[in-house]
Amino acid sequence: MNLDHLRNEIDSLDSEIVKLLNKRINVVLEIGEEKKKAGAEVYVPSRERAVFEKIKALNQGPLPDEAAHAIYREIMSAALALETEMKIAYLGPEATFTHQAARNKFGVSVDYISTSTISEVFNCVQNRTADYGVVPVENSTEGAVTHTFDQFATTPLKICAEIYLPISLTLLSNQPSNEINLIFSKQEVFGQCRSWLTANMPNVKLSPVESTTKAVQLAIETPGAAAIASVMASDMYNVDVLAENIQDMQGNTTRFLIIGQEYSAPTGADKTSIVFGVKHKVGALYDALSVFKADNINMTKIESRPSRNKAWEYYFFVDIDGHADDPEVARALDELQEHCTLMTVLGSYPKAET
Ligand SMILES: O=C(O)C(=O)C[C@]1(C(=O)O)C=C[C@@H](O)C=C1
Repeated sequence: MNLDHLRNEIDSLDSEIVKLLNKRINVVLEIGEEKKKAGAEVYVPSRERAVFEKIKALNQGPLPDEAAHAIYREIMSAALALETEMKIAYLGPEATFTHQAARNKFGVSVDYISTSTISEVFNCVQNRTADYGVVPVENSTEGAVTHTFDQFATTPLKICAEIYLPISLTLLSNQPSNEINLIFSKQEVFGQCRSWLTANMPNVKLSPVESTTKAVQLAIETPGAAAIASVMASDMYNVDVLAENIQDMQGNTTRFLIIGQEYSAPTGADKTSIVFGVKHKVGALYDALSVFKADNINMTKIESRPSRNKAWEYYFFVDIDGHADDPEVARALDELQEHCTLMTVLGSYPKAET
């Protein structure tokens, strides 16, 4: 029978694939040994970027590029877990959007540590309970995650990668829509679907809680309650979806940062994040930022936060295109230093696709 013949062909291809995967893993283990000797980092975002790009270039289809990417994400996740007992701390609990971002970045083979606050993620990485941490930094609808910026003002840790995750919000409950009089979610999430809530749930009480997962747990145990969370939470907690894609802006996206002990190596398409303070005098910020124009460096973001040292003193968080080791960026950062009361490079890392 033709079907049997085709399945035999698949069986023999699978046996080749598994052999090749293990051959690859054996090379990875050798790389792991070399890195151990050199005291080098196991997770190498710049190399992962190169692997993903090479696979995309090699892939002639019909396998879709997204599928090839997902398969290689898991191949490299297994590699990371075999090279070391890799632990990733994230702002939890399980099924939060940060958990999803962490899984997209590191795959399913590594170990995850769920924390209840952003500062705990930083602490885990600083005291080396975790190798890397994942924190949200900015949402395209609601703006900055200020707790994360405030941690960066004082941490010795470095940003070593970034990830953009499309945020699709879902109304979840095991009770029918017309019986819902209370919705739990994160304050920022309510902000991301304000118009939908006004139009569809005008008289419902909104109750902010610390995470979307906590919101789902409360919705399950509270009569007349629903939660706004991710679809992943609906699967994980077995709650029905009452409405999907309720965010006001399609294209609602959150940017997450991966924090570790080291910068990433240059890839040719990088971003550098810095924090600085300037003297309280006329034109100080203008003078500081003009170094980027002078060196033809594109600035992709600026955020200001109270310094928390002195009232009405601010720190500026700036992202620029390029790597701190690129000569023009290095020159601009040297020049910037001269205008600042404080200046720290928070990290240089491969620029992610938005
Ligand atoms: O090239 C390395 O440094 C590896 O450890 C191998 C590998 C891979 O599987 O290709 C695994 C993990 C790293 O983050 C990057 C690449």
